[in-house]
Amino acid sequence: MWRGMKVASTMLLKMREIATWSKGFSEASWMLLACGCLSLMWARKWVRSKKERFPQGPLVLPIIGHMHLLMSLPHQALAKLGPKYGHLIGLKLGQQRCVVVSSPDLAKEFLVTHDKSFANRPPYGFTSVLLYGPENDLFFSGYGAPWRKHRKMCTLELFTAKRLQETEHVRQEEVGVLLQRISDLSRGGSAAIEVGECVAEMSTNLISRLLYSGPRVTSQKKDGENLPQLVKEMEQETAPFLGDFIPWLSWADVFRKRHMRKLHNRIDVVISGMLNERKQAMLQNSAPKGDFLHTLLSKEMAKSSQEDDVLTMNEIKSIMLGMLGGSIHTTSLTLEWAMAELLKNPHCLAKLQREIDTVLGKKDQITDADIPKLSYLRCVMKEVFRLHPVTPLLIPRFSTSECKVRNYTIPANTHLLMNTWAIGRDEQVWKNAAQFLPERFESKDIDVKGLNFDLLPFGGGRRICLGLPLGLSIVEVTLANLVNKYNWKLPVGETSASLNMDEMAGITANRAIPMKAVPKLRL
Ligand code: HEM
Repeated sequence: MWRGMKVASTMLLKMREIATWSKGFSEASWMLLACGCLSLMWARKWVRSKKERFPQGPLVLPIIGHMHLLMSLPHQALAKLGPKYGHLIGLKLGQQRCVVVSSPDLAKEFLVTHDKSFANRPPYGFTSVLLYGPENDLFFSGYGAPWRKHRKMCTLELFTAKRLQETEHVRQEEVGVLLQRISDLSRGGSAAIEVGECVAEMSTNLISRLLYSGPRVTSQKKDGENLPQLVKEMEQETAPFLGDFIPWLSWADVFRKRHMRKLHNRIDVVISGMLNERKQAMLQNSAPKGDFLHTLLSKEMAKSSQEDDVLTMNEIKSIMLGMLGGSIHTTSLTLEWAMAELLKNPHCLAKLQREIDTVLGKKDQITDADIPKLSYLRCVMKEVFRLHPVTPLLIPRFSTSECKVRNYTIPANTHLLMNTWAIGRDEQVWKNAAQFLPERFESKDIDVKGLNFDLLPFGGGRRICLGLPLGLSIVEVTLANLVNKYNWKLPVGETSASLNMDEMAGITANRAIPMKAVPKLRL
C-alpha cells in the first residue's frame, strides 16, 4: 500500500513536470489520469492474488494457527466452520498448511483428479520413534516404491476373495465364541453386557488368529504382555508431535519421545520373539500354514533375487502391526455404533430380524454366503457408516505437487483432511441427515467401496482401506448373528430417547459412554 502511494506520488510529480510544458491539460485531468493508473495497478495485483489464493479459514492464532480446532472433536469443530467458509477450508496448523474438504464433489476432485499428488501421508515424526520407520509402515509411508510393494503384496496374497473364503471358518468360529460368551455374561437374559467390550474381544481374537494364529485372549486373562494389548497402547500414542507443526517447539516432545521409545522396545521384544519362534518352526516344518505371517515370512526366507518379492524382518513387523492396529478397533467400534443405533431405533432392529427370519428361516449361524440375500442388513450397515465413520477425517494425506482446485492454488506439502463425518450429516447431501433411516439406501445404488463420494467410511483413491473386504465381511456377518441369536433391550432405566450417542474426544469416533444392553436368546 505504502509502496503504491509512493509510486503514485512520484508519478504525480512527473506528471506535473510534464504539465508545465503541456498546456492542453488541466490540473484535475492529470489527477484523474494518476488515479486511473493507480487503480489499474491495484486491480492487476488483486487479480493475481485471486488467482493464487489459498482457501479461506477462520482467524489464525499466533504460533499455533488453527491447531486448537483439532483438540477435542476435530471433525465436529471443522464441520461447524462449513456455513461460514464453505466446503473447502484453508487452515494453518502451526507452520503447516492444511485443507479440509467436506463435500462429495470436492472429495471426488481430491480423490480422483488429484489423487496422485495427495496419495502421501504427512511425514510425522512418531513413525521413526514408535514404528519401524516411515518407509516400512502401511499407513504412514509416502507414496513410493516401498508402499507400492507392501500394498501389492498384501492385496494379491492376503486380501483375495479366495483367501477370504479359505479363512471363513475362523470368522465363523470366533462369532460362535462371541455368541456363547454373550449368553454366559447375560446370565440367561437377566444382566446387561458391555457390547463394545465383547465385540472388541471377538475382533482381537479373530484378527490375531488370521494374522499369526495367535492364542485367544480374554479381558480377564492378563498374564504378561501380549501383542494386541501392546497394539492398543500403540494406537493411543499414534499422534503427531508438536514439532511436526512448529519445529522450534520440538523440545517439548522430548518426554513423549522417550515414552514412545520405551513402548516401541516393549513391542519389539514381543514381536521379534514371535517372528523368531515362527521362523524356527517353519524350518522344522512344524508351523501353522494358513495365516498371514506364514505368507510374509516365506518372502523373507525365500531370499528371492527379485527386489519386489523380498521382505525384511522390519518390514514384516511393520505390516503385522499396521494390520493389527488398522483392524481391531475399526471393526469393533463400527459394531458398537451399529448396536447403539438399532437399540435407539427398535423398529429397525425388528425389521432386520424379520428380514433374517423370512429370508433364512431359523438359521443357527449366519455365514458370508447369506449376506448378499439380506438387503436390509446392508442398508443398516451403510446407514451406520454414514453417521459413524470410525475415522471421521480419514487418515491425513499430504501433497507432493501444486494443484489447482476450483480457483484455488493448493501448494505442495499441504495436509488434507477429508471430513466424511460432515459429508454424512450434510442436509444438502442427505435428506433428514440427522435421522437413522436405513430405508434411504433401498432406492439408492450406493456402496462403500470408495466410488460414491457421499459415503466414504473406508476412504478412497490409492490409499483406500487395504482391509476393506475383510473389514466389511466381519462387521456384516457379526451384526447379522448378534441380532439373529438375541433380542436386545436397553438396561432398566434407559430408554431409546435417553440413550446417549455422544462421541468421546479423539481422532477415532469412540462412544463417550460404552454401550450396554440386555440380550435375550431368540433361537
Ligand atoms: C470396519 C472396518 C474398517 C474401517 C471402517 C476402515 C477404515 C479405514 C480408513 C478410513 C482408512 C484410510 C483411507 C484413506 O486414507 O483414504 C483405512 C486405511 C487402512 N486400513 Fe482400514 N478400515 C477397516 C478395517 C480394516 C482391516 C480389517 C484392515 C486389515 C486387516 C485394515 C487395514 C488398513 C490399512 C493397512 C490402511 C492403510 C492403507 C494405506 O494407507 O495405503 N482396515 N481404513
